[in-house]
Amino acid sequence: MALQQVSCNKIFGGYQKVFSHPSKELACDMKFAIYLPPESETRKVPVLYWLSGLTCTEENFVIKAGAQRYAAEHNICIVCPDTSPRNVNLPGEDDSYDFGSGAGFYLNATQEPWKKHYNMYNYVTKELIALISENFPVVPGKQSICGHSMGGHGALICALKNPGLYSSVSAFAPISNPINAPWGQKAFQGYLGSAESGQWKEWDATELAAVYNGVPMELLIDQGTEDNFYKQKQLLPENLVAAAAKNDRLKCVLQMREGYDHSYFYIASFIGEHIGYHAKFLNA
Ligand SMILES: N[C@@H](CCC(=O)N[C@@H](CSC=O)C(=O)NCC(=O)O)C(=O)O
Repeated sequence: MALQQVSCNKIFGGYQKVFSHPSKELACDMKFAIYLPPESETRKVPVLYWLSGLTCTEENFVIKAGAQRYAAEHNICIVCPDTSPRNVNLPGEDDSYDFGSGAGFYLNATQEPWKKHYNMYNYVTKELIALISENFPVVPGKQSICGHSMGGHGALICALKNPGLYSSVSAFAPISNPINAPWGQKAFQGYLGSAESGQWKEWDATELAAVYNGVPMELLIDQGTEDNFYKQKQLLPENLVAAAAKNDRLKCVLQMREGYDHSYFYIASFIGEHIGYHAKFLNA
């Protein structure tokens, strides 16, 4: 697989790099960012996958979250993919911020014309993991996942649909129950067809938590109280907490953060805690 380095910057003793590559799952070229901590020069390190939210590329997290300091401290590699296929010439792909480009929702589309390219779930859980372990000094199979908003939901469904694949999972302000929220309903209608198709529940974290039957798992959810999208009921974390409470294989911890909004100022305030949390599992 042809990996092309787009950029490389030294930061906190490690390297923040961006690569592009042709993706089989998405049938287009994709970019991802990767932070390689100092110790990755001499040994293999574990990986934290970060999934960003609506409108993001691989760049937002890298330049705004301030994660590299903590990744260097804990010697964890962080991989951040773009949030959708790009430039695939589908009608309407760039028309709105919450569907199409920048809004892949980390699922596998089943509807025309999206299904040829919009397979972010397969990309994140299969192709990217294989690509990273084949090309970088990482411990195969030692990975966790985290994300924000649409990407927080992506992290949750990747973990809930693949028991044991990730050592830990956490989410900042995730869209926790998309089938009951306007963002999710619009995206699922477009990518999966009508609610009556019966496919929506397979891609909804709250529905997946209700039927989860894998190894015991903790879901760490973070939420700002002054997040407008939370107030507008786009996020609905309480629904996920309620579903997980009825499933004795899941423990869902919801951390409310007084006064914080939905932005990267909020993420930057708590990313150190989340990386520390994942490091306990990844470096165990
Ligand atoms: N454009 C919209 C909302 C866009 C927005 O807030 N995007 C968030 C993620 S929201 C859920 O997935 C984001 O991360 N933006 C990028 C950033 O760098 O802040 C609007 O303006 O209302």
